Amino acid sequence: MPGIIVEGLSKSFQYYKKEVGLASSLRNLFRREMLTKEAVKGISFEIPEGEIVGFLGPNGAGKTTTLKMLTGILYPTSGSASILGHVPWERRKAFKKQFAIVMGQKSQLWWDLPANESLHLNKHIYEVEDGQFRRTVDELAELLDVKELLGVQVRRLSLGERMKLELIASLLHQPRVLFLDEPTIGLDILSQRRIREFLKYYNQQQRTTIVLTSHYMNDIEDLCKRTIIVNSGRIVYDGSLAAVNRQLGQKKLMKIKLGEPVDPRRLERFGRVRECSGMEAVLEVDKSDLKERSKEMLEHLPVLDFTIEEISIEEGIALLYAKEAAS
Ligand SMILES: Nc1ncnc2c1ncn2[C@@H]1O[C@H](COP(=O)(O)OP(=O)(O)OP(=O)(O)O)[C@@H](O)[C@H]1O
Repeated sequence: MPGIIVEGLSKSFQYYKKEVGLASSLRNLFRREMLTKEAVKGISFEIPEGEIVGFLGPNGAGKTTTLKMLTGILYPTSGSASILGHVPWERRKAFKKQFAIVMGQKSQLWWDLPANESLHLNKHIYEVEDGQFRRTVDELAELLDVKELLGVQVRRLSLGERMKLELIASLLHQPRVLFLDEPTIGLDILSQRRIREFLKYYNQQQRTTIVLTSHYMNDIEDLCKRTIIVNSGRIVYDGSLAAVNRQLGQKKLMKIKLGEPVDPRRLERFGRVRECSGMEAVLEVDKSDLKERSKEMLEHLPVLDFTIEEISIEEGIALLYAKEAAS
């Protein structure tokens, strides 16, 4: 049975145009221009219970707006959504007990109090009975290795420690659907890995449906078999990450520093020339040709230095999007 059903969901924001300068501000007092931003444009998908789905997309693609609609924080402009049979924006108590949202950029813990206090507050809000509260806190604090930190004022915790406690606070009532908006943002690699391991374990144990947005490809690769990619408010891809990886992995970027200016035409035989400005150039090279091309380039060009880089997620997504649009 699908845990989440979304059909034709859209959200437009209306706001007034703000102009710079005193004269424009005064003019705005009398005549304000209304603008509309279509953040989400009729997206549809279904997620079966227990699945972990990655929600990927460049900045401003509409990920957070979608999550906000699915958790009832925002009303949609049109379309429908059902989370375990509930309409999120009706904000019924029964729905609130079924889901949780964790935002990496926003804290639900009281800053000046120890996390323990916030956990007790959530216990009351979600009407969690004493036994379940104790068992859940003990188990999760042990798993996340934060037992000693429950009594520490939240403002004194590191970002990674705080995120672990945020997760405990959001899982106290054992939600069946968990929305995570950039849960690992700003964390070091080790902390990111700990959070991912925890989420994987928790999903296997509890069969909680998880929708995760992240800019870190590792998060998505490690946790999600299925990825929904949004771009400019539309779904441009829904499927396994393997295809995205193939798209990203086939090519590499070669960034070259030259000892003297070179005609871009001389670079073309080594790969597709993306940029060439005086003494620097960026070439797109097939992964399979990389070794050969590097060797030839060092032999035939006045290369001072070069680096080989992966194509960024954003770009991979854009490439994929261009392919989808063309097919
Ligand atoms: N309250 C608002 N009023 C006007 N425009 C908004 C509002 N909230 C979001 N937007 C716009 O809607 C678009 C989608 O924003 P959203 O936050 O959903 O993107 P996102 O995919 O989560 O991006 P990011 O990865 O940067 O967090 C953006 O262009 C944003 O500026």
